[in-house]
Amino acid sequence: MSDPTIYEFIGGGDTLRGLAEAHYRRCTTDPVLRQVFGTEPRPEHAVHLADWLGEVFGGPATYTEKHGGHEALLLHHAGKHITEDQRAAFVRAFAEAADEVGVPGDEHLRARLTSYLEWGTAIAKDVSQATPADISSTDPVPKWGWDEKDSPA
Ligand code: HEM
Repeated sequence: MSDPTIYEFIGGGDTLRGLAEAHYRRCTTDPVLRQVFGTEPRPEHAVHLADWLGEVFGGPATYTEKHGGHEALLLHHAGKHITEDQRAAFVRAFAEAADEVGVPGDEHLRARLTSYLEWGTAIAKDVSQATPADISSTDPVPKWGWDEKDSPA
């Protein structure tokens, strides 16, 4: 049998949904994150975040099929002017959420989650300085595997 994907190892879509909900709760309550997320939760946020993460980590291509793929994700961040403090708080909130919902503590798994979060949030911060009109992408949703070589450049 081949090795499980990160998606399978973490516990599949149910775990990712719980993780996204625990993370998003912090986004609308943490004093730094709510500056950018506001305090009125939008329940679909966690659903879409879980679909994105599932696709990135080797699960079904739901974000591409239902939510507009890579370009749509970039556009969600356009014009948000994310600061370094907010970016770092987002990464921290993700690690806290992972502990809260019981994501396995396996070191390799946690290192791969952190490296994805650092990489992805740097891109989100970068595109957030641009306006929607400046953003276009035909790139597929990135894939994040177990090894450094399984990460986009
Ligand atoms: C790995 C990095 C990230 C991923 C995968 C991600 C994912 C997403 C997704 C899937 C959405 C769309 C939600 C929807 O359709 O309802 C979204 C929207 C948004 N993201 Fe991100 N995001 C990332 C980084 C960040 C960072 C660092 C910030 C700010 C600190 C941020 C702030 C926002 C805001 C303000 C929205 C729009 C409001 C909302 O949907 O509630 N994101 N993000």
